[in-house]
Amino acid sequence: AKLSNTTSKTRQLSVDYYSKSCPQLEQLIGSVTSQQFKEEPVSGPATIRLFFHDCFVEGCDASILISSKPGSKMLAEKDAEDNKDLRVEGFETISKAKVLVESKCPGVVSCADILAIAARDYVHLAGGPYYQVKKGRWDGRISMASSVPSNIPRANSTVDELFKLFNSKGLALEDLVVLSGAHTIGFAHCDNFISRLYDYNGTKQPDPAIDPRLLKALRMSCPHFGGNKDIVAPFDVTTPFLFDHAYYENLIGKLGLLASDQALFLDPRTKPIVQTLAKDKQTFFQAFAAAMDKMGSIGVKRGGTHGEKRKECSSMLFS
Ligand code: HEM
Ligand SMILES: [Ca+2]
Ligand SMILES: [Ca+2]
Repeated sequence: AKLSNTTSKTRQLSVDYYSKSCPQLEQLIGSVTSQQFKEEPVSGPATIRLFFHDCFVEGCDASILISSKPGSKMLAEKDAEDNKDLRVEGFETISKAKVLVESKCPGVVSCADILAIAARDYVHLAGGPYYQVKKGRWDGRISMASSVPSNIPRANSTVDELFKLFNSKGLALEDLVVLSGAHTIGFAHCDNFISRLYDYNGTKQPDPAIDPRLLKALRMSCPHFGGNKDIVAPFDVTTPFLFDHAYYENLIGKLGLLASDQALFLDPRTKPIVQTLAKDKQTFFQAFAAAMDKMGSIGVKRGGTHGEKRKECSSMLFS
């Protein structure tokens, strides 16, 4: 019942939702994202990941942007362990865009819609597809760190686990493979893949599914013990700043960074999808745009019963 409910609400999102109330919305957000992209290119991967982590917990409702109340024991989503590596540049992008949007269209536009539009902008700015974003999401009134672990995938999740999670959000196996293609840009900290380098599944051996040259390079950046916790490695060793389909070619060549990336080529159910996407950039771009639209519709709230339009994205209206 819950899923069909979500689907019917999905249909109510529309591309022209703000065409009367804030016709210049996309240009306003675009001026912020293009400026940020010039000054801090990591704002791109940061914001795309932020959108994913928002949609998977309580739906696409900007619950990820809420700050924990000082002194309160109840932490908000952003302070959950699984969200500690979300870069500030993503949060900064949304708060800057919100300030500009509020100055021109006060009280009309949700933070959840701004996040969806900004993520699209960065996909495009990094060389990926441009697609229309449907709007009409309201901001949520619930943000609890305790809801995060069961809803966010891990670097060592199996394809089975990933599929179950994505499926519970109304996403198919193909969406899992296509959306993972976002790892064509951005970086990961050593602790997310270090066990693959030295002690894969308790074997005291590296993961056999890593190319030996990549293994050597990653071991240099990430020593077994006592390494710098801030070191990151690119997801896509060939084009880490370009949004292209090289991610899939890399998986075929054993150049995946996380176990969860490489698993998509090892599992017989997802391998053919990887092969198809590796062949042709346009196929990937079309599929990615469609999958982002689907992800952007997860658990969408409409109207003031469950939602609000925040004045500031980091705090609820009445709390
Ligand atoms: C399929 C399961 C997924 C897993 C297990 C996963 C896991 C991770 C991990 C562990 C990181 C590195 C965080 C860090 O060390 O700082 C990361 C980064 C990233 N993820 Fe994913 N992710 C998944 C799916 C997705 C999806 C669906 C998207 C978006 C559509 C996405 C977008 C990104 C981006 C852009 C980064 C780079 C962030 C940056 O450089 O700041 N991921 N992911
Ligand atoms: Ca959310
Ligand atoms: Ca790339």
